[in-house]
Amino acid sequence: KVNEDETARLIVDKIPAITSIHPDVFVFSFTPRVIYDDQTTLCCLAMFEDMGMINRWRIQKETLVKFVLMVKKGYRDPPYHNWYHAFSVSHFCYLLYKNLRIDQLLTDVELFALFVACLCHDLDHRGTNNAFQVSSKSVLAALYSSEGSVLERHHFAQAMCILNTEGCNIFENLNKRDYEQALDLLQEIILATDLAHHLSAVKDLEAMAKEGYDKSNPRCHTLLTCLLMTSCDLSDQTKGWGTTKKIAELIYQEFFRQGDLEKSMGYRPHEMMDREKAFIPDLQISFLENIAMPLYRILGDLLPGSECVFQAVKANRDTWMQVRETAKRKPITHGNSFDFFK
Ligand SMILES: Cc1nc2ccc(C(=O)N[C@]34C[C@H]5C[C@H](C[C@H](C5)C3)C4)cc2n2c(-c3ccccc3Cl)nnc12
Ligand SMILES: [Mg+2]
Ligand SMILES: [Zn+2]
Repeated sequence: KVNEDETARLIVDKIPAITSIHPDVFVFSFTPRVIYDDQTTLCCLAMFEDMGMINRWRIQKETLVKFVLMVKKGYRDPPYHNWYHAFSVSHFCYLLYKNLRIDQLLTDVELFALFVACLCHDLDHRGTNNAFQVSSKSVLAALYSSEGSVLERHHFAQAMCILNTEGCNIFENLNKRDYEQALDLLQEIILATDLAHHLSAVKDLEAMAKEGYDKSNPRCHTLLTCLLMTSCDLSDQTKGWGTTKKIAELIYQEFFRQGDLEKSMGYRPHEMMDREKAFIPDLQISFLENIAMPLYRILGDLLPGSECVFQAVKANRDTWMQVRETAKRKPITHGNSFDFFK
């Protein structure tokens, strides 16, 4: 049950100006993880308000409060894939709106669906990846493995459960056409958070970046919303080194717990999940060079003014290279990959 008096207070109190939560809340270098947990719900309300979504979609205040609280409660507490991840992903979407005016490239429904997808995209994540669902024969694999993107289908199903909960449907005042489009977009955008799906779209994304965005082409809209969603999902990498380092600690805590589980089940884990084999600087340099940097380079090509985001990711890759040289000279004792985080 969601805490009654927190709900009551959020419903009664006026939504504050977002700068009252933090004066730097709309600069790219701002790290949303500095906002206290009990302020994150209020900040979500302020972001919906500041983007004009409450009026545009005639969302009842009480409905919005209940929706955000249900979403927050819908996250478990693994090291990385928890509410704070969803909140920070959603904040980056807000930054894209405030700084890069993506409302001029996307329709209102696409923008609304994108922000709601950011909040919901990892609902009920267990801290294990798609491959583990299949190898462990999880309930989610039984439900979704024939279609692929097992976790992402579950995250979308959870979002639908919340929207179908009494008093939580923030789409209730949309007309029939917008309502159906919002749900279709929500599914498409959440499924796009499967990195394997993103990797299969990179060629098309690069072609679009080369030819230029054509606002009259529905394919461009689909590619851009998926690109923006993945940009939000990886946005911890666009902040300073302190965030990159902290996030790596959390992600590999999650990965190594999965690797330990796989070993106990008699499987040999992927190197990046094996605490005895993983060399985190190498793995992170590879992730940044092969996945993150190409992604933010395309974003920079498509959205003028976002080059600074790519530069921040590149700077973090460069720092990992320095860390790698230092760590290579000092052998990691008792195979503990976290030594160099000290
Ligand atoms: C910092 C950082 N490092 C990360 C290192 C590795 C991977 C990762 O899944 N790699 C791949 C590598 C190939 C091709 C596909 C499918 C599998 C095989 C596994 C992807 C993700 C990483 N990641 C994420 C992230 C984003 C979306 C979903 C889950 C996560 Cl964890 N967010 N931040 C990070
Ligand atoms: Mg995910
Ligand atoms: Zn995510």
